[in-house]
Amino acid sequence: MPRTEDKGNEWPPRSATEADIDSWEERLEEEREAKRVNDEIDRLIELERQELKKRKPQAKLLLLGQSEAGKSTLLKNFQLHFAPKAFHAEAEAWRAVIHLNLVRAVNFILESLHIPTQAPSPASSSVSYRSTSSLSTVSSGSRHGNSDALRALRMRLSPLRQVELILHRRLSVEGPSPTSPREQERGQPSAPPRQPDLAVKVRSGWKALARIRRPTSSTNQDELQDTRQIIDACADDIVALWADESVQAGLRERKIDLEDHYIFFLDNASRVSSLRYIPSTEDILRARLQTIGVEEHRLALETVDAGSEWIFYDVEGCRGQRAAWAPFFDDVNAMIFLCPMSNFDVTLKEDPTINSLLDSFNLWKSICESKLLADATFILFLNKMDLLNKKLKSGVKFSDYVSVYKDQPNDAENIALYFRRKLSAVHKHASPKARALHIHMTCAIDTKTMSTILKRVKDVILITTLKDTAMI
Ligand SMILES: Nc1nc2c(ncn2[C@@H]2O[C@H](COP(=O)(O)OP(=O)(O)OP(=O)(O)O)[C@@H](O)[C@H]2O)c(=O)[nH]1
Ligand SMILES: [Mg+2]
Repeated sequence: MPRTEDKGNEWPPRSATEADIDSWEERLEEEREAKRVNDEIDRLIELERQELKKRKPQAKLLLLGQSEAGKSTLLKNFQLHFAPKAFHAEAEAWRAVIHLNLVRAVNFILESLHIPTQAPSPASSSVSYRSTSSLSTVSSGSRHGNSDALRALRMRLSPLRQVELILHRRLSVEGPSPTSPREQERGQPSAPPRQPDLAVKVRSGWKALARIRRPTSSTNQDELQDTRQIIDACADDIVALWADESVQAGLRERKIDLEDHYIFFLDNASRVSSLRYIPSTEDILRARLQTIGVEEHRLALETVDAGSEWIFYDVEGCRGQRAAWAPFFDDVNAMIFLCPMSNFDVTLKEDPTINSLLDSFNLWKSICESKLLADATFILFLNKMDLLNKKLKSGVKFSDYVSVYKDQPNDAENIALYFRRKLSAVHKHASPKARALHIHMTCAIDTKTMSTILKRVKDVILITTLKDTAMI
């Protein structure tokens, strides 16, 4: 080893032995090796960082709002617009849900109107028909005219009770079980019907359960095929029941307002009941399936930014379930809130003492105030614009239910503007300045308007996610 002399410092020192020099060299070599390993680790970390940057970010989105606000319908829209192949691939699974929506509505009508299955004896008929209108059979108009025809109709539609039970079981439906067929067969007037909670409730994973796999080998799959054949055989009678004047009058007499989606499937009963039926996009968007708990849905984008994944958390909107939402507030990029504007004149199904609109406003306020969502972007959908319009056109006055709206025009655009101002003021008051708010007026079953709106929402989600990724 050559000696170096620098300002009197000599290296290695003259006193160093050969052994010392060897050990120093060994140490130097070890240090060089350690540095080489460290550099390699740094290089790999940097490579990974670059790779992460290149990889499409994953967005986490939370759907919130009261029950029936349209959260799951909005999720279907996201799927339709950004993962259409996956959306259409699920059409067959939706058929069972749509059939359950239809038969549930039919069975409810038959049950509510107390159409006996057997001709009443003179004595029992006098008791039945002399009762008050809420307990009389169908409507007063049917007493003399077509009650025999309705009775025959009911007899022919009775297999739909069994179909409802099978579809319930098939989809692992939770919630109130349908009235037993034996009770139905007795055909006796029971207590006056409550405005029902007809919502179809299923557990997650139902889509796999609802598919018919061919060739059909198990009893379950044959069973599902049987239900389709029964519904097909009942098609004309379902159409006749729904078209019957006395049935319509009976529903009006009992103040039974079937929900929009049930009316839609009854109006389309002939098409929906056909053995060749494949659900259309609108059918799928209209199908009502109540969410249970909090469901996670992963959307692999196909049309834009292919390869990215959006994870949606779709919650059950009932009041009793809202405490379960909080753990999902943390760590989401955007919170999407749906406020159904048409619900101003109704109360909550789960608590008839609470006005639905007030509940939505209060829910929005508490979400805006949530510290757990401090970093999330807020996207607000003022939904059910079409139903708001329809209601106002039927003569219902918004100001009768919202007194501060007095003396203002009873039209949907103006009322939507009121919602917009009111909800953004709540947000502004409750929310830190940094939290962004994007507002859209929507009709979640209108694919054309949703397409335009979702294009804008997609940009918001991408920007939000990229910003959050950059912060990491
Ligand atoms: N006419 C009309 N119907 C809508 C609209 N949005 C949703 N719906 C219907 O309203 C019903 C309820 O919608 P969902 O999406 O199931 O409601 P949700 O908020 O997920 O309700 P939960 O799961 O109970 O919390 C469905 O039958 C939808 O088709 C809308 O803008 N207009
Ligand atoms: Mg839902």
